[in-house]
Amino acid sequence: MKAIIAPSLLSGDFAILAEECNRMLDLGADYLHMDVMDGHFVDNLTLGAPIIKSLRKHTKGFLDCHLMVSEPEKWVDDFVEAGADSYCFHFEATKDPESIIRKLNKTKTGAAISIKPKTNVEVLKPILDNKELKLNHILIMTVEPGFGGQKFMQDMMPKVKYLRENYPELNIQVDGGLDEGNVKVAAESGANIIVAGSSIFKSDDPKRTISLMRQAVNNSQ
Ligand SMILES: O=C(CO)[C@H](O)[C@H](O)COP(=O)(O)O
Repeated sequence: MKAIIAPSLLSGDFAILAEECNRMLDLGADYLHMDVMDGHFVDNLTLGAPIIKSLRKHTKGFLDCHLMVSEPEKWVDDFVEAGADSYCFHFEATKDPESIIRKLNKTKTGAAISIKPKTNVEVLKPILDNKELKLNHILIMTVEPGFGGQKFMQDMMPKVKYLRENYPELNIQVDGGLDEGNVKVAAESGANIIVAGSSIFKSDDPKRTISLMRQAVNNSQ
């Protein structure tokens, strides 16, 4: 699977978000990971559709939005209109994940689903086995969602392995605590989309960090 490195803008400077996005693209990023938090599904508040809509005008990068919001179905239309490339919502946040995917699949916007650390990966099986539902990726959280700078949970790797073994063509994203060291275990478990905030933004050489993450995914295949 193609290596996709996705800096999390949560660690960037929100006052110059567009510049931060374009800086990351210049450094080699494939996706721009935008963390949308509503202060309800998670205990933190970040940004919403109006900011994504403004940002869209200032970057050509792939906007990969991670919706950490309750009842994402309420926001899908606004977010589609905002113009990001893919929206990832949480399985735990909605009673009807399939209808959100169907709605997104009627647009040009990618759909994705995430699960929190305590959620069993097999809950995703009916969705993944339904050939009518198109997914850009599955996101396995490797920290409790809400904040950057937490410790990578290596015990999430069996979920990644399960997905890679059962769905060889699936893009598998991991997010939370990823750095130059632990990216190897994530990649060897089968992850090919690496989200990293602190380790890229705080790196002395972010270009090198992105490149090492890409190498780890490429070397694992
Ligand atoms: O979704 C997130 C938090 O909920 C962030 O994307 C994630 O934590 C990335 O930050 P870091 O690499 O610093 O852990």
